[in-house]
Amino acid sequence: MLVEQKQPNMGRRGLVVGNYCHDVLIRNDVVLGETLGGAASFVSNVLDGVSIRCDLVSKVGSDFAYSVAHPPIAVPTSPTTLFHAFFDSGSDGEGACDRVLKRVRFCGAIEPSDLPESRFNFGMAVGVAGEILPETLERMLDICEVVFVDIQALIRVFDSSDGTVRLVGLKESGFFHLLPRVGFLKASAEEAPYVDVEEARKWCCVLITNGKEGCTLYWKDGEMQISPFPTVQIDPTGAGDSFLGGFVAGLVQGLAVPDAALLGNLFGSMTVGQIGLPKFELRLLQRVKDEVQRRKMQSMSCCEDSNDDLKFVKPAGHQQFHSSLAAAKLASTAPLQECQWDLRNSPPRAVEQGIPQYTGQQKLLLNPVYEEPIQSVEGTQ
Ligand SMILES: Nc1ncnc2c1ncn2[C@@H]1O[C@H](COP(=O)(O)OP(=O)(O)OP(=O)(O)O)[C@@H](O)[C@H]1O
Ligand SMILES: O[C@H]1[C@H](O)[C@@H](O)[C@H](O)[C@@H](O)[C@H]1O
Repeated sequence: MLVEQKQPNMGRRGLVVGNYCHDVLIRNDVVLGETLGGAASFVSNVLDGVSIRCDLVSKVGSDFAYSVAHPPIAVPTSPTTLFHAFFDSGSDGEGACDRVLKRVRFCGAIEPSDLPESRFNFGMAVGVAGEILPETLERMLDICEVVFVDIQALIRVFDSSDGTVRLVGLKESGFFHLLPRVGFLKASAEEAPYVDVEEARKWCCVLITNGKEGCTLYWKDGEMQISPFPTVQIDPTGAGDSFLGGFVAGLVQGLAVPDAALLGNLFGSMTVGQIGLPKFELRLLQRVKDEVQRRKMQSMSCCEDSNDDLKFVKPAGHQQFHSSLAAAKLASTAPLQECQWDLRNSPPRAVEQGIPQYTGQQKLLLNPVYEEPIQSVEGTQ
């Protein structure tokens, strides 16, 4: 049976599920930095930024190195999940390549009993290291009206000797039977072949993100390309997570799906312009909130006759909304985050792992992608 594919009328109470982790960024065998990671941290960073309240369920070990707005469950007997992300250059002839991820430590699964008893307007299943179990997702589907799933939570498997991340098809993942109850499924272009988009779109809305190209929405009887926001890419980590945070924030605030996807693209683009977890300037966030409110009022006044069906036509004024968000981003006074990192004070966890640590001053450009209009990285220092 096909689910009704409706524009969700979402309330504001959300549940985000996925472990925080430690990320070690490595280029050409040298550690460039260590940051707070995990999709839950990127997602909640966006939701907090636009003042959408959420409960967050995440597990870490007693070695967890960061202070966070949403305290995790501390597991005294486990280490915090740790990823090494390898950005070795040159694989595509232009200096850019996909990163190779290794799960070096794993904190453990989030069980259904770790979730709150209460009910939520929306849920986000955003695991990174296999911590979300089928029964955990099932429980989320029971207690949340709409559930957004990042496919990386479902299809990652980890090499038993060195933790290298591999992907398996959604059908083999143990989660496929839950698809008809999922509201939105997000995958990157790299993950898309493991989803079977043609099958998945019969059951839920599928969002495929494609880096600097923006994203595409697939619904049972339509698809739509959503424009990106040109950016100088410094570090691709967390772009997809921030995209999902922005998309959900748009829907929660009453935007139509294509407009919410623009907000996703905006937050994705702002994330790749910074290293690790992005800092959003307060003035920029306020302007984005104002633009969203304006857009919502405009859509309400021009679409009074619309029913709730998700329409695969861009709502009137969509392009103008893109321009307004782009202008808000450009007007931000925040400089591109410092690309020259003095990492001499970085924590020693990577050294423990036997990887030489970066000690000099050198530009940090992880998997860089240059786009026009180019703001010279030199010029930002
Ligand atoms: N270089 C870029 N320029 C502009 N926007 C970008 C760029 N890279 C990513 N984005 C935005 O962020 C979104 C998500 O990016 P991407 O498709 O790379 O996700 P991802 O591979 O899931 O990322 P990650 O796994 O690192 O979180 C894109 O759909 C786009 O809107
Ligand atoms: O912090 C990052 C980020 O959340 C990425 O989206 C995820 O793919 C990585 O595994 C994680 O280490």
